[in-house]
Amino acid sequence: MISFVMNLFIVISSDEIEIEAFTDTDERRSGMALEAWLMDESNEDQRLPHHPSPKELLTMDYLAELGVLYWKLNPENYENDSQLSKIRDERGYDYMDILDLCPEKVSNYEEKLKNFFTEHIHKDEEIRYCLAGSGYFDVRDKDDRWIRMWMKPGDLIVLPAGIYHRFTLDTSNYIKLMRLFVGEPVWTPYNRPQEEHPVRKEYIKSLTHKFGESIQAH
Ligand SMILES: CSCCC(=O)C(=O)O
Ligand SMILES: [Fe+2]
Ligand code: NI
Repeated sequence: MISFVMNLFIVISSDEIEIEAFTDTDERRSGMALEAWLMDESNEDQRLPHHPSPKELLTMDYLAELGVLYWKLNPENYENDSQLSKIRDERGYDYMDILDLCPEKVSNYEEKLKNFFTEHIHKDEEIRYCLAGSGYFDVRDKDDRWIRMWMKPGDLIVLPAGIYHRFTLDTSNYIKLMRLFVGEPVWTPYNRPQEEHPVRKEYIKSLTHKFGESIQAH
């Protein structure tokens, strides 16, 4: 049964308090949402969660405002999944490969992990679908704070071109990711700072215009 009971949810960050309303049927309560939070500022191991205290999760709307897209799919069924096919068709993701991130299967494993955790942008979307294991994708929000997204099996995210981001394994030390792309893949990272990069400028413009307008129109 669908319930429309409203709850108040308080998101506390370092310099402001935002109060958001959500319903009992909110996706995060049924385990259908991605867990995401504002990272604390500590210099501890990157593979630790870096939850601020108290632990508060961000909404999918918060991520959507940054241009981050999210789907929850069935990872058991990725070879024959009509939902995945539909997303790929609609968004033109004709390229696909699978990255099994373990030292035995990846050349220059340590170096790759180090590069993944170096803040960067791309000229294109970064599309990742977690099939097994888990890990953290961090993106910068509008106030340049790190948002940590915990990817688990079934989580598919699209990071828009031009968003600053990085990736790290968590303490499980293993993730299997599907990588999708439109056409021939280009994985080139452009490390921060990239304020003059046209793709970065375009992204910033989309934040103030496209996403901003849709928020105002809501
Ligand atoms: C392991 S995929 C995530 C790392 C990344 O940002 C990239 O590949 O560009
Ligand atoms: Fe990247
Ligand atoms: Ni609404």
